[in-house]
Amino acid sequence: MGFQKIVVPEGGEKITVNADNTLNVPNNPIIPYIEGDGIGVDVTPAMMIAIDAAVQKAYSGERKIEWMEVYAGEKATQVYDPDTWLPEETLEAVKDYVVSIKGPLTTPVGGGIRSLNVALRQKLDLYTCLRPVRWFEGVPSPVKKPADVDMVIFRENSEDIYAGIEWKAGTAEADKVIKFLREEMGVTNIRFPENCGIGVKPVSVEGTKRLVRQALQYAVDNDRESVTLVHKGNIMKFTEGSFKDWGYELAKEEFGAELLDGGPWMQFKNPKSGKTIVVKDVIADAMLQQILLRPAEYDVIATLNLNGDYLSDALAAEVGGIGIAPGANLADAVAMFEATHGTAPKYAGQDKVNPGSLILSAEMMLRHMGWVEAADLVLQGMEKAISKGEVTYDFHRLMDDAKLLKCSEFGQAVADNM
Ligand SMILES: NC(=O)C1=CN([C@@H]2O[C@H](COP(=O)(O)OP(=O)(O)OC[C@H]3O[C@@H](n4cnc5c(N)ncnc54)[C@H](OP(=O)(O)O)[C@@H]3O)[C@@H](O)[C@H]2O)C=CC1
Ligand SMILES: O=C(O)CCC(=O)C(=O)O
Ligand SMILES: [Mg+2]
Repeated sequence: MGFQKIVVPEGGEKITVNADNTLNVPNNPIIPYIEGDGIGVDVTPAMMIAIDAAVQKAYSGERKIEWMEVYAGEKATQVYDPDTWLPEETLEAVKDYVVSIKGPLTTPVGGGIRSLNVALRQKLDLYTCLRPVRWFEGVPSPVKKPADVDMVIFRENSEDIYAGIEWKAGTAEADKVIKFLREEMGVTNIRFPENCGIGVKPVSVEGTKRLVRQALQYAVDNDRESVTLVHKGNIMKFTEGSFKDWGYELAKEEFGAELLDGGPWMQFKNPKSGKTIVVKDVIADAMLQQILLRPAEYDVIATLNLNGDYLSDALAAEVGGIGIAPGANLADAVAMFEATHGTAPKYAGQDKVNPGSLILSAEMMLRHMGWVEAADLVLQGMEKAISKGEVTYDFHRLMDDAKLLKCSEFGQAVADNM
């Protein structure tokens, strides 16, 4: 494939996909990466230090990642032209090379471009946002028993109010939608119809079931105890409420789940381990309390886009903050790994922030590629560096007697502690 600006590394090879969506990973895979805006310039190189060291150590030079820079966000406007935020060839490369990783991208509030992060997920139909949240020994936490926090969030990534279907107050479009709702749909409860922004929240049976299927399958494959459907279905009955109903329906249809004590909770036997998996649901606001007071009772979580966004940062705070919260955006074949945090503009370019989030996202990427030995080394390096008190500012400010490291130094400390 000929690219305009992307330089394909010589000597690397493409990851390919089999009919059953398993991967063929060569020893020298080309991995596209988006550096990211803001602190992207800090965390992305630090991530590469740690990951290259883990791969080198695990496979003694037999395997190596060939990093290929692709562009999005502010850097794309410099490399291409001032109006190009998400070049078509970036989307092509991410699709074609199957597995990629990205730093954070800026989204202006209120106006300007819509989220490039959300656009990438939608354009590539990366419908699952997978965010595991667990505690590492030694990490400072505001809760008494952070080791009880061990949850895996499956956040629906393609629907909900994140679809971006909304119109600004006072525009002809907003007025047209409001007129339609009032005159043709019998809507009487738009409180101030004259000057009102309006948004649409699409939630479908297909979108829900493909997400819940992934969550239940993950629970089976990883021998987890429960899957909790998190929703605000008491208020938004036909979107969030239906998400819950369709989730239970899928558990019954595809996993053989049956009502537990008369329902609505369900349960089924894990066909791999024989253990029981409980499928339950919790209303979203109550869930934000539950994760603080009774975290041990929750395991795999399946939820809608906005709930998942809120839950990700709240849960991350319990185990050290978004500085070490990793994630992945997954389609059936294409996977794009990505930190939970944003561009933290006040720290951009200072070599200060915690690269742990992107390093752990890359750890998930290595595991996804089947390079488990290297992934295990990354975890080991991270755990040891933190337990020795070698940490960046975010942990340092909460720890006694820790050694303050720069972002790049933490990447190196992970490498040195493998
Ligand atoms: N997926 C993505 O690319 C995402 C992009 N964004 C975008 O990022 C921009 C900034 O968003 P904002 O709401 O400020 O959220 P950010 O996640 O960028 O930052 C919020 C705070 O979190 C802490 N933090 C974030 N990253 C790190 C890190 N690596 N190490 C240590 N601490 C960290 C800092 O806390 P403290 O001040 O306490 O030190 C920071 O001020 C916006 O444009 C937003 O749209 C937001 C989320 C995800
Ligand atoms: O796209 C953005 O700017 C924010 C996205 C976000 O907060 C997230 O994915 O967690
Ligand atoms: Mg978020």
